[in-house]
Amino acid sequence: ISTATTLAGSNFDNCMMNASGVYCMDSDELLAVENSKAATFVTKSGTLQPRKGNPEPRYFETEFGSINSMGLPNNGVDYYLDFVSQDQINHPGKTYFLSITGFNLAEDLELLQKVTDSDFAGVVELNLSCPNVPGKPQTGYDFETVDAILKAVFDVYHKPLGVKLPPYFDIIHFDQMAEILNKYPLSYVNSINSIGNGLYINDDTETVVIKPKQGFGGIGGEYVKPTALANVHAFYQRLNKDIQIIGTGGIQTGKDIFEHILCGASMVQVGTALMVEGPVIFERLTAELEAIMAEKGYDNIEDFRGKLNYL
Ligand SMILES: CC(C)(C)CCc1c(C(=O)O)[nH]c(=O)[nH]c1=O
Repeated sequence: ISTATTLAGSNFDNCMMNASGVYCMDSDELLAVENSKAATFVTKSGTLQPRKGNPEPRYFETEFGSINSMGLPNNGVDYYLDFVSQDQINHPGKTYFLSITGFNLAEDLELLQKVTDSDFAGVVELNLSCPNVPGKPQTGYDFETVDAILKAVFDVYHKPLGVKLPPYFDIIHFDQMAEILNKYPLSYVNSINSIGNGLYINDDTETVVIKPKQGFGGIGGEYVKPTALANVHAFYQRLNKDIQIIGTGGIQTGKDIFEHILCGASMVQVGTALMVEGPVIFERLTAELEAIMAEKGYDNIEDFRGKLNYL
């Protein structure tokens, strides 16, 4: 039995990695994922300059998941480019993911120029949940801007690149986004980012649990799995087959990974559960997924990927 996968033209020993933002802020965290059973890692979204992010508390674990309004704290894209370029030397032939986000199109292009000028040989993940001009929704919900960004990006960048998408909740939005995405030579789309602007309350103190944005923050964990599976499958149904899918959202067990793959995912990313359990989680997830595959008689993930049945 193998949980190996191929994504963005690279082969991976298995189909699991961290989600950007979790266990990927600095070299210690990235090495912890590297030395775990995860197939690879993605960095925290790097910006042109390092950022401190929002005041704490900015992350809170709830019974069924998490809420966060981190505010994009990161060491800056140069830090991650330096780290991965060195890591590539220590692990020849291994493919890593570098997440980036600009605050406008010019910044996105400047970030990509830095990647082009570096020794980075992996896959770029462009975070489209990034903020947009004030007064407009996040980029992923501004379809014309997504189109303009992808056109400009693929005019200048010609190596493997995928986009991290926020969740969509309307079938017409799946249709409209897929129509845009299908125009570009994307390696993959990664669905979903956290469900934006949720609210979690401490009833004893009658208070929110995170400081930024009056307690509003992105929701992750068990809460988001049905939305994550729907976004993975909706894009699997609509995207041309050379745009692969990374499934992110609500993964806690091998069963959750099995469901993401059944919906069409070629790789999965673990966020909240990795935050809770640490990188050792990848050993448990591997064993659980392999047990399910053995029980069902599947040798590899292609035996069941995307093969969700309808009634
Ligand atoms: C939400 C943004 C700060 C605009 C982007 C970074 C980000 C954050 C964050 O750094 O607050 N949290 C998430 O759950 N997803 C994200 O993509």
